[in-house]
Amino acid sequence: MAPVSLEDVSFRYRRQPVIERLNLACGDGGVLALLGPNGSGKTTLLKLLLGILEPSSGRVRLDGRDLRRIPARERARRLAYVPQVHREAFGYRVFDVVLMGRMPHSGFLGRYGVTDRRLAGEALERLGIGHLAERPYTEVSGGERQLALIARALAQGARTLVLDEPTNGLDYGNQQRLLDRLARLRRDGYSCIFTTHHPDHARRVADRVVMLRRGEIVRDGAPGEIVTAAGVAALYGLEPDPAADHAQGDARCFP
Ligand SMILES: Nc1ncnc2c1ncn2[C@@H]1O[C@H](COP(=O)(O)OP(=O)(O)OP(=O)(O)O)[C@@H](O)[C@H]1O
Repeated sequence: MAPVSLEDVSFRYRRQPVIERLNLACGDGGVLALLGPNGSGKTTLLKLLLGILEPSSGRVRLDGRDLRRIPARERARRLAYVPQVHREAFGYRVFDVVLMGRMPHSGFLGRYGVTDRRLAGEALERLGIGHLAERPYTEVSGGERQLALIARALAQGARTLVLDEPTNGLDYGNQQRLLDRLARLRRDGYSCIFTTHHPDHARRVADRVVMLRRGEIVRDGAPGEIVTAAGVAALYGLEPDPAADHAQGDARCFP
């Protein structure tokens, strides 16, 4: 587990302020979902947590240590980033994409050893995609690519996974399977932080939901308490539908 905290963090892209004096402690277990409208700063926040971006002011700590003082390889062994699915330009095998997760552990000249290959194979099996190992990454489906990227994060050895819209572009069945995988990782003791545009996904799998609006945390709490019709309507600037919470029991919270 890798507890990460943002302390009074502000961030701007050139002149545009995106995050203002934000405080957040996470990564210490369970699943945290980050919800917010387009452009509210979700991806920026993830990149700050990972040290991909540096705060304009304030501090990010990993296990109490200033993130900037922790070498990139060590950081990568604690925190793994699962980016949005993308097409690699080269036709690496799925296995090779997962093996890349071992880079922070690889020795001199970055050679992979037997243990690296074994761990990459185990990560593929754990995600249920061992049969895809030899297939070109460019030729598997979006859902399978997403699972391969999660397998890469597991191979990396990090116990805290940071996932940017992991269900984006997946069909309904693959979205549900992906959420099941997150729930299983949680049961196995991993900590997951993910962004989503689906309040239902947050409600289904998260222990904690953080709602972000214009770079500020507007709500932070248990999904059952804050991912309600009123909470979601306020976050996205919609008219609340008082019937929605009751329409389908606990399964849905908005139309
Ligand atoms: N590289 C960049 N340079 C300049 N501005 C950027 C850059 N990346 C993001 N922004 C701006 O920062 C703000 C927050 O963007 P960010 O991608 O963090 O939001 P988001 O909540 O993840 O959005 P979405 O849900 O649409 O993916 C937006 O106004 C965006 O236009």
